[in-house]
Amino acid sequence: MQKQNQTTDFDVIIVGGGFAGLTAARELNMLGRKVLLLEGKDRLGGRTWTDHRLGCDLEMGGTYVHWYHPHTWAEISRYGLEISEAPGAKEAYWITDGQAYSGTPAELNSIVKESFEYFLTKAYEYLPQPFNPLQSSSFTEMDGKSVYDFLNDFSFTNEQKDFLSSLLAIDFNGDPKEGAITQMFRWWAFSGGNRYVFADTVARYKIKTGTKSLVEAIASDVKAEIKMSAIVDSVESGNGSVRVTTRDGESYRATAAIVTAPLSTLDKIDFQPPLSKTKRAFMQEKQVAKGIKVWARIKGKVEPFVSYAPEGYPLNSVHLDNYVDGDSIIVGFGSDAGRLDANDPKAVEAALRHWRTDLEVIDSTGHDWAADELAQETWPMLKPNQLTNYIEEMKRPEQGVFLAGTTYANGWGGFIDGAIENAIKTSRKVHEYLGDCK
Ligand SMILES: Cc1cc2nc3c(=O)[nH]c(=O)nc-3n(C[C@H](O)[C@H](O)[C@H](O)COP(=O)(O)OP(=O)(O)OC[C@H]3O[C@@H](n4cnc5c(N)ncnc54)[C@H](O)[C@@H]3O)c2cc1C
Repeated sequence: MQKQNQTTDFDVIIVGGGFAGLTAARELNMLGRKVLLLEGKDRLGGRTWTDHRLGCDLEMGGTYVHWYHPHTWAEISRYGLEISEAPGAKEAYWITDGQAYSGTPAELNSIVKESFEYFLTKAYEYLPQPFNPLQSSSFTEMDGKSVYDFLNDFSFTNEQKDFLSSLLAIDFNGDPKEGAITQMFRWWAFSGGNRYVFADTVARYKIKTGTKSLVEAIASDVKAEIKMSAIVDSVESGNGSVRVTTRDGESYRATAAIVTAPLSTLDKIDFQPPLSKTKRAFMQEKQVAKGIKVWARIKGKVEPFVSYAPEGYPLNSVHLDNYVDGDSIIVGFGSDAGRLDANDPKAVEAALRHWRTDLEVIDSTGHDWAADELAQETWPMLKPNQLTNYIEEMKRPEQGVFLAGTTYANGWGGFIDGAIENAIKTSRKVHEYLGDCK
């Protein structure tokens, strides 16, 4: 039997309390709307999660920020947060033709320096306005190509091929063969077409007090009612209202709803009437990123290092993040969560042995986002044609039901920035919609 909740008079119900949901709640509050936010977990932040493990605060999910991420940076400025960075690498390890090599970062750089720039150099031609991707017809033509359709037109040395394979496996956090080359074009264009800026935007600067401090800052400006551990099972719309029902049988009614649940989880919510055929096709196809982020505490202080391995290895990159009480904290990324259990220190040590045998793993940890019922993916990376075929349609509301989240951003889709960008835009649209309904 379904319980009927007494408080049904909300303007908007927001499903999900990650960056998109919280930002939308704040914006709509500021516009004078009455908001209810339903979050399925017992914490806010979604795919960002600062947790105390291995003796220090670690980011289980989204971490790196940069002033080239305009929406995130605006929030960092607004709330006066500080930035920190990992120590610069002094050693580099890489794998070519199955063989491990080591040297300085400059040596690795001299081997691979042109490869990345070479194949991304034309990104600007396809994306003259990076935050307006569909404006260019050459971009939409290129959107049909997978990363490897495109890369196969170039000739690279084996070292360059293996290095590119590592970078692509890291960036897609999944199998790059499934990914659209336009995803790389976007990142490249957003980074001003500069390899060093590109690297910094995705892996250098962190919020000193953790992403949780930005989550808390935005949440403190949300005057809405927030219900935690409220997993939404169904969203029914019609006759000018939306009814949202949680797994524990509570129902809430509002004029509109914004669903910010990740793309890969949307098919678990019963939308009535069903969302459009095109939306459902995207929900079924899902996206590429199903990888793993691993943290390990290493005995003793090791020199700051970076390491790269091509697709097929359990970890495609590892670097030193920090020191704690005389030990080293390292972080790594692998493109397939099924290949490595982040919480098994022996397995993590074995994965590191592909590069080096001198690292003793005291403990390791991570969160399997791909197996997490309320995420089922890490940072979304699109497949060929998905941006062109689906993103605009996903933004089109149906009977007061709006979808929002990082996947649908015009700019840094897949990043915290994309979640904030898309939430700001969606909340304005909802505000206009509510105005029309009155
Ligand atoms: C391992 C990893 C590393 C990353 N690294 C970076 C990085 O360095 N920099 C960067 O900018 N970004 C990074 N990202 C991406 C970034 O974290 C996400 O893009 C961003 O947090 C997504 O925000 P969102 O609000 O769109 O979605 P989410 O954060 O996923 O929020 C959706 C919310 O909805 C809730 N939810 C889902 N289903 C339901 C339901 N049925 N009922 C109720 N609630 C529900 C979820 O619990 C969640 O809180 C990373 C992500 C991961 C996983």
